[in-house]
Amino acid sequence: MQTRAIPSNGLPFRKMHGAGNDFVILDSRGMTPVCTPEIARKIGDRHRGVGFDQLAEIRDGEDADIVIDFWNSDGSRAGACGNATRCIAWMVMSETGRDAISIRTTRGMLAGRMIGDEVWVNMGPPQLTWQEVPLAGDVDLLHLPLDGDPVAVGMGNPHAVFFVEDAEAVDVAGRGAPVERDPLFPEATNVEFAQVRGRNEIRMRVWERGTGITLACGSGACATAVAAHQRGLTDAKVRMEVDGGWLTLDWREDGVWMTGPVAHVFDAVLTADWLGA
Ligand SMILES: N[C@@H](CCC[C@H](N)C(=O)O)C(=O)O
Repeated sequence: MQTRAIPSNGLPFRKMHGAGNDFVILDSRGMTPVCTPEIARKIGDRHRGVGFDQLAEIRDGEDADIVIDFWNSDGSRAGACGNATRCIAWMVMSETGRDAISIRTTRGMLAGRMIGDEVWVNMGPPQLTWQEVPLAGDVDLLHLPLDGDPVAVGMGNPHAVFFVEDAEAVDVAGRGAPVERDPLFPEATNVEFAQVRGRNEIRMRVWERGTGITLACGSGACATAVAAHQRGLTDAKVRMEVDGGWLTLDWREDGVWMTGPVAHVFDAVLTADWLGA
């Protein structure tokens, strides 16, 4: 993708989080995008930069109100980011006074709505074939051939969901990092550890591809709700406690709807000097 140069007066950004999953948002509406893997890594450094779980860059859409591109802090691209999608939907709806918008991501066309203080996003239907996730071969997605018997679900990005007795007791990094890079996942994977508390409640902790442990992962929450329902453990609608708060997931015919809180943390400008422009 063609990118524009960093402006000499710096690069404005917004910091937001959704249930503790934190984002830097670059607004390139009306402009050529600016983000590259190097810029994502530089801003994503929590010691020398700003730090984020994902960077999201907004562009104008031809067939949607906005287009969003997602980046992980290691400079890789993320195919989906549910919590950043909710944050940006809130931002655009607050600007325009509208209570519904359309959003295009590499995941496809998504819809966002305001429900009181919370934002509701349709993350689209889950991907339930090995080619879509993607996996390295034709295996049983409901019982992957890995220790711990995980379920594979695609939400525009790959997820491996492990059901555990006690999510608090899981060594998320110790177990998540090796699964992220397992050869079964040719594009690597996000890894969720889910404890089913009842037909309508799950406790979930996550290891994100390209980022590591985060306080929440929206697409991971969707994938976990789908995996639990497919295994017959929960109803189609569940509340989910993640490390940073609560999300509600509702798997309907037209997709997985996710509701949860968003927070606008601050707006600031990255200096051109620091960015090396
Ligand atoms: N935090 C996100 C998901 C992030 C994407 C992931 N790290 C990937 O590479 O797929 C969310 O809220 O969905």
